[in-house]
Amino acid sequence: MDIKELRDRIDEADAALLDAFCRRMDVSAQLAEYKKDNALPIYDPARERQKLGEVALGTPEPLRTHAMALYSLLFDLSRSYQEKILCPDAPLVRQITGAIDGTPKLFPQTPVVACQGVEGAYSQLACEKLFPVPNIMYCTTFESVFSAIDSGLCRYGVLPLENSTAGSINKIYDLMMKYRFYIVRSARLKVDHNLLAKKGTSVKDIKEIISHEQAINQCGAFLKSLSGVRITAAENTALAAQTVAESGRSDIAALSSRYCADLYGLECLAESVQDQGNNYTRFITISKVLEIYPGADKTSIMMAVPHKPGSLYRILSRFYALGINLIKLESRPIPDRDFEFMFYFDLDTPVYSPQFAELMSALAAVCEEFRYLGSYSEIV
Ligand SMILES: O=C(O)C(=O)C[C@]1(C(=O)O)C=C[C@@H](O)C=C1
Repeated sequence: MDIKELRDRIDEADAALLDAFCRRMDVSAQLAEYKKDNALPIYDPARERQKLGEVALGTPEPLRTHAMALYSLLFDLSRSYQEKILCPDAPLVRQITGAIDGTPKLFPQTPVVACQGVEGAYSQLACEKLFPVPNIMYCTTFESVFSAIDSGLCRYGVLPLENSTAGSINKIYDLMMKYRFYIVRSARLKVDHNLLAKKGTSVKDIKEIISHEQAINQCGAFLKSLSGVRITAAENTALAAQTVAESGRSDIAALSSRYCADLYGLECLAESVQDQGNNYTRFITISKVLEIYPGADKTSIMMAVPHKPGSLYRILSRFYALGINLIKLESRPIPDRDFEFMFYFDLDTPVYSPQFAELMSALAAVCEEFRYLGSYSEIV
C-alpha cells in the first residue's frame, strides 16, 4: 500500500473521530445544563474512573495506555466545555477586566519603591530600570519588602525572582505563599560581576574575596583559577564593595557591580568574571492592588493541585487545549504538608485574549487552591 492510500484511510478514521468528538461534546453540553438544574458538580470522578476501566478493558494491550491518555484528555476537554457553559463570566475574569479598565495608561513615574539591599545593589539598578525616577526605600530582607507592600508603607516592591545561571530564588517563591500581592511589571537585568579592590591593588596580592553567595556561585571558574584565596559570604554585593572600601586592607577584593566601583571609589581588577557571559536576573515589581498596565502579555499564577497521579497533567492539558504557551514552571514544598507542592506558572499570553479569560475561569474552578498573581509586561 502506498502513502496516499494509507493517508486516505487515516482521513476516513479522522472523519469518524471528529464526528464522534462533536457529538460527545454536544452531549457534554446537555449534561452541563442537567447539572445546573440539579445542582450537581461538573467533576464526577467515580463516573470517569468507571469509564476509564471500560476503556482499558475494551482496548487491545499495545494501545491500552494510549487510549487511557486520550480519554483523560477527553474528560478534561469535556469538563472545561461544561465550565464555559456554566460560568461564562467567572468572578476572577470580572476582576481582571475591571483592573484593565481601572488602571491608568501610564506606568507610575516616581513612586516609593521598596527593595532589599543597599545603595549600589543589583536591586537598585532593577528599580531604575523598572521606574523612570523611583524613590527607593531599602529593606534588610526580602520579607520586609513583602511586608512593606502588605502594610501599605510602600506602593511597590522590587524583588529578584530568578537568575539565568543560578536558577530560581527559592526564598522569594516561598514568601509568595505567605503574602497577598500582584505582579505589575518585570525586568531582565544583565548582571556583570567584577573584581573590585582598593586602588593600587593587584590580583596577585588578593588573599580574600567577599561577595553575596549567588555571585560567588556564578563566578566559580574564576575563583578556582586563583589559588590560596579565602572566599567570604556577604549579605549583598554592594555591602561587599563597601566592606572592601572601608577595610583599609590591600589584600581583599569584592565581586560586585561596576556601579559599586564608582560608588565606593574602588578599582576594577577584572571585568565580567561570571561563568556565563550572559548572566541575567529577572526582577518583579509587586503591588498590593491589582493593576494591569497596557501591553500586559505575561501572566503568573500559582496553584496547589491534588496529590494524585495525573493532577499536573490535567492542568497542563488545559494550556495545551487553549494554545497557551507556558514559559516557566516552578514548584515549592508547601510548609506543614507532607510532600505537597505549590506550582508556579508563567504564561505567555495577552491578557486581552478570549483564551486567557477561558483559562482563568476554568483553572479557578478545578484547583484546590488557585491564585492569580497578575498580568504584566517585561522590560528586556
Ligand atoms: O458523566 C458526566 O457527568 C459528564 O459530565 C460527562 C463526563 C465525560 O466527559 O465523560 C464529564 C465530566 C465528568 O467528570 C464525568 C464525565
